[in-house]
Amino acid sequence: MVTTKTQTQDNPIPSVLIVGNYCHDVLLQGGAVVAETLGGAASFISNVLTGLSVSFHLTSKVGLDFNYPLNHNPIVVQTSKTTVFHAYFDLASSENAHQDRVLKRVEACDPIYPSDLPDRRFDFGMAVGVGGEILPETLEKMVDICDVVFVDIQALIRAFDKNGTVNLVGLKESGFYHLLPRLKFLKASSEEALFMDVEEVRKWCCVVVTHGKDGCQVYWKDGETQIAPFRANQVDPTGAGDTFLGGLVAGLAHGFVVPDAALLGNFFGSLAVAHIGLPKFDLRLLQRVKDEMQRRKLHCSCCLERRDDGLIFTKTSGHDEFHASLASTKLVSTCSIQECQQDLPRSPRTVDQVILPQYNGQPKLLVSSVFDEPM
Ligand SMILES: Nc1ncnc2c1ncn2[C@@H]1O[C@H](COP(=O)(O)OP(=O)(O)O)[C@@H](O)[C@H]1O
Ligand SMILES: O=P([O-])([O-])O[C@@H]1[C@@H](O)[C@H](O)[C@@H](O)[C@H](O)[C@@H]1O
Repeated sequence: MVTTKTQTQDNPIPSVLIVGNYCHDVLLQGGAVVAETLGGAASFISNVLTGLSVSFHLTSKVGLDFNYPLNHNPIVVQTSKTTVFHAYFDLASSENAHQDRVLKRVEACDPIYPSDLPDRRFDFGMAVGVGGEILPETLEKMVDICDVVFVDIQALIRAFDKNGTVNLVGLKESGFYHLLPRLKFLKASSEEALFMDVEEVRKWCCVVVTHGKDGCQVYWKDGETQIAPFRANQVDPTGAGDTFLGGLVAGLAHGFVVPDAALLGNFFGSLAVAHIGLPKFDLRLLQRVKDEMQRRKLHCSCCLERRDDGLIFTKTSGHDEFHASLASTKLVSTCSIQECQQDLPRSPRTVDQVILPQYNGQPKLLVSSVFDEPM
């Protein structure tokens, strides 16, 4: 268990604060809109935490035009529109083979200010902005009120040109660099990792680099480890990194060592890419995952010596078996595309016959029902 200052016997699951705006995502291909979905890292992450019974507080802003009913109500800003991203799946340049889409922010909701954050402490804080809404002073307040802070680098290094096209700036130039020693985890995709010096950053906080279908790599001060992927039938890469982070944090909240939590991240990332937009997880699948997590916890509870901060970075015995057991839970997943479209927008477009490129550049035809492939 990652034991933190505010954790008690009665409340063994850490309290989690998620900070980042919800958004409306519009997926385009060949000049046509192929889907409109709820987006924003906050939505993908809260989807996983809810699925794995980790409760959280969410600070997120939207405008009056926000299109989706949600359990965790965002702050509605009367004078601002909801953040909107257009994702162009056929504009990614051939020189930039690791880029699977070109993103444009076409509306930007208000930033999240320190005063928007709750006046209480949390065990875990997640800074997961998508449209530049997290300010350095907001992250500073997060590290003040949260014991362990996780950051998605996309919240820090995105810059938007006059058309709203997302460009990335070096982490050193981002205005957030001075806060790195106060973070515990920084997550980046392989494309984003090019904008930081992993060797330098890992001296301060754990760096997790995701590699699409190839899983992820975890770097800490004095070691690194590769975490194996799960196979998936990719139809839309949107939200894979966010859903990965949700799985990683849910795993740590449940007391897993870092490699097992990252495995859960890979598992949920592989579920996300098999759906367009926000996946609605099959309840039987979730139950089986929870059962496997319980079994893994029992296996690990007797054999671990934790660091002072409760984190263990090296793989423990049974890690590969945990991978195999998670992979086998996918055998029960039979949800259809229709079931997987949660909270459809008021005027949904058809999602049939959409082709969105895979991370490795191999296009995949979207069929009307999706079955994840077991390993
Ligand atoms: N095609 C895929 N097959 C299996 N797992 C995938 C695939 N694409 C992504 N994932 C999972 O999701 C994680 C995040 O995906 P990645 O593409 O690296 O991030 P991002 O969405 O931020 O670009 C990966 O580390 C992996 O675990
Ligand atoms: O695909 P991913 O990198 O994990 O995360 C995505 C963001 O990059 C994007 O800005 C947002 O519109 C999507 O809803 C999603 O949050």
